[in-house]
Amino acid sequence: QYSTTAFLLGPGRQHRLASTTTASRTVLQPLQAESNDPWIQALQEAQGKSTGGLLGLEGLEKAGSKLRGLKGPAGEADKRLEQNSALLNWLADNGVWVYDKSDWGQAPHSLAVAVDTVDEAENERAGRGMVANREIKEGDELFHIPLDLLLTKERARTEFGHDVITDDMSEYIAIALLLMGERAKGKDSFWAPYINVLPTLDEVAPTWSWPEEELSLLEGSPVIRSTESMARKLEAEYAALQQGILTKHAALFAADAYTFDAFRWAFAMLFSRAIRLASLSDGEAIALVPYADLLNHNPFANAYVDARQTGWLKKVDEVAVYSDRAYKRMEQIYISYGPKSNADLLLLYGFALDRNPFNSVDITVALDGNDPLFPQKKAFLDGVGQPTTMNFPMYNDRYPDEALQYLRLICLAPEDNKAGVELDRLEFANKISDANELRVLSLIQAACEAALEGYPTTEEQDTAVMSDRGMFGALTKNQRMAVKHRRQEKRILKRTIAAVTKERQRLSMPLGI
Ligand SMILES: C[S@@+](CC[C@H](N)C(=O)[O-])C[C@H]1O[C@@H](n2cnc3c(N)ncnc32)[C@H](O)[C@@H]1O
Repeated sequence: QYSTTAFLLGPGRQHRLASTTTASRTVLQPLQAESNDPWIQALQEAQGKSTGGLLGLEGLEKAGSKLRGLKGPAGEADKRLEQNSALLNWLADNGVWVYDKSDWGQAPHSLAVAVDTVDEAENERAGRGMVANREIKEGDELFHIPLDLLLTKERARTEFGHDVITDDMSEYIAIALLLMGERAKGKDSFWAPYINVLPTLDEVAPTWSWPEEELSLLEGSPVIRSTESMARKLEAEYAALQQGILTKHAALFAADAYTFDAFRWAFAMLFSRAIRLASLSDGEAIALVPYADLLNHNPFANAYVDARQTGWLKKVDEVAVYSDRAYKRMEQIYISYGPKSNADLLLLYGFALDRNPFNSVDITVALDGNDPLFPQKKAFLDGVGQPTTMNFPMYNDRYPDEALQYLRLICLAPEDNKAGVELDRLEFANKISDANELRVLSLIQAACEAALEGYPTTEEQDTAVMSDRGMFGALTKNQRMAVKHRRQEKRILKRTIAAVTKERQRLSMPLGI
């Protein structure tokens, strides 16, 4: 099947030829019932009427338990399977190796698209996801995607022209315009099979889309502030578009395709699935990467999505994903969306995790206007380009060094600097004096206590809601996320208070004891 030329063109090119020369619409194989493994049997039941032997996996549960039957009306499950099928056929037609068989220089594709997954550790549904359909070794290439499948600012420019997609337009706005336009084209869009698997705004449910009643469950959390600011920013950006290019180029932008609702949906897609490709040969770019964006997040995963260059005679960029560890068949494959706090996850992706090593709560600290050293401190802060009020994240097991440095300055008293040394000659990276350090610790404690008082419920009350499985299960997903999130924030604040209390005691002890 392969000409020598194809072979000489190198692996990237070869793969593309492979998929176009061998593409047939139904080559994706179902998992074989080679055993009485209940997972495999349930999987086959779940495949239902799926066309082309594509996989429709219902969520992953604890090892050994069966796959759950597809939820919801049967029609809905079939529809999602058909959408998966159409997506995979589209990928195959466009040069992505999604075949469950090997070929010259090409290992069989090792993934299946699950129509609905469950985050096992959190017991929450996570929408579509990717599952290993064979054993995967650490470092295996999971798939690679040609750049011409991506939605980027560059593609928006091809669609709308340089006059509309100007150099100074943000990549997010450009891709949002492209996405809204392609969605409005329906089945005539090149990306239709991709757009059909994208969730709705309510399915993603970033906090900026929550109704007021649900948002009120987050009272006390700093995420309310970022949510409100995001909602305002989206409104302002849309208003600016309306007054600008949507009106100026009304012939290009049909009013019913570029509504505020469509804009909010497009931004929910961008925030929750766009990827910053850092290693493109022309510099970095933001992109929606079909297929790669079906991978769910696990903060403990080390895999990520990026571009790479292939080809021998001519270098070609493509997006590739490798496994970060070995996976057993039927395990869900995760990537990391980055070291994100629950507040960020809620704001951008619509979920919060109980087990999140990157979780943090921002506390606010400010220079006191009545501080006798206010003028010097303010001048110093101005000089280093820092404001007189700052937010710092408190983590489960640490607070950042920057917070300590800032607070050592804020808490500096005249007696800490009897020699009257210029502030810019003081070394804030190190303890200035025990007394200063004690004031710093007290300030952190006070800020955490004030933050805790801002929540209308206690951690114990939140735990009681979560432990009552009936009550917790009866809440909406957003409500459950809100309770989970505020409880974790309170836990961090309490742990921080405990840690600074211990440190204060240590510092107050006379030497030698
Ligand atoms: C890049 S997409 C991943 C594919 C997505 N599940 C889908 O159905 O298209 C990101 C979205 O997936 C969901 N998601 C990803 N990881 C999750 C997790 N660990 N728990 C809950 N939801 C998750 C969230 O809705 C998030 O906004």
